[in-house]
Amino acid sequence: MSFVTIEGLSFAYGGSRNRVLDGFSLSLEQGEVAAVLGPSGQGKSTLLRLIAGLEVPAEGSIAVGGVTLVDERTFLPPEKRGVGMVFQDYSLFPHLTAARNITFGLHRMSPKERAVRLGEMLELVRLTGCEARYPHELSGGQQQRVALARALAPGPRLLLLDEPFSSLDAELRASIRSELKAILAQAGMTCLVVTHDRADAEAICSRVVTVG
Ligand SMILES: Nc1ncnc2c1ncn2[C@@H]1O[C@H](COP(=O)(O)OP(=O)(O)OP(=O)(O)O)[C@@H](O)[C@H]1O
Repeated sequence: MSFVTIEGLSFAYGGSRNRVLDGFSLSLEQGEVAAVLGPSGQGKSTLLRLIAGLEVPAEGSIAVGGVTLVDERTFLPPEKRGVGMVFQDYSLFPHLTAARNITFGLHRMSPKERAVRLGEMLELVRLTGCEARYPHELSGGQQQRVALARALAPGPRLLLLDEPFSSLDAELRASIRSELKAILAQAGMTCLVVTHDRADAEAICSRVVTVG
């Protein structure tokens, strides 16, 4: 069995008869980084929201690492899924420093464990020394890496990235693609990356799947 198994996933928004996803299936091996490619409005973000537990599918199932997240009998809430997500706009807390943003979800750790984890994450995303800065004091690429560190800090089993380059200018994109690829490989993360840009998909992912 694959590490991530999505089978027959269907979904329509609030009472609409038009299905955004209709019988979508996908398998991922552990450590695999795959892109979900497709034009605007085809349901890429919706797929991530279903995996994260922010929407409930009409049909189908999702399992990660042998644990069923959702099927006809089960619905694990988002915080119990072990799924990290980085949104298009990064959704950093503007009033918190980089360090506080990164450690935000680590309330179950002791202060000492939290400090160790923060150090590891800063090193992984190469932001050591920037921990006291607020989001507006960081470049777009640095903000993205803070968002990545925040999603990775609790040790998710699966990471979801929604349009990771949409807020970056073209020049930054090229260097950040390879940086992101290296960070994901170093963390050994299984990752699903939503994008509408085939070049982005091919630069960081070993596999491309399409929706729609
Ligand atoms: N909260 C919502 N309520 C109703 N319809 C929605 C909602 N969110 C998205 N949709 C619709 O569902 C469809 C799929 O949207 P989704 O955001 O998943 O597409 P996408 O492929 O990620 O698009 P994009 O590349 O533009 O982000 C679209 O037709 C969209 O208008």
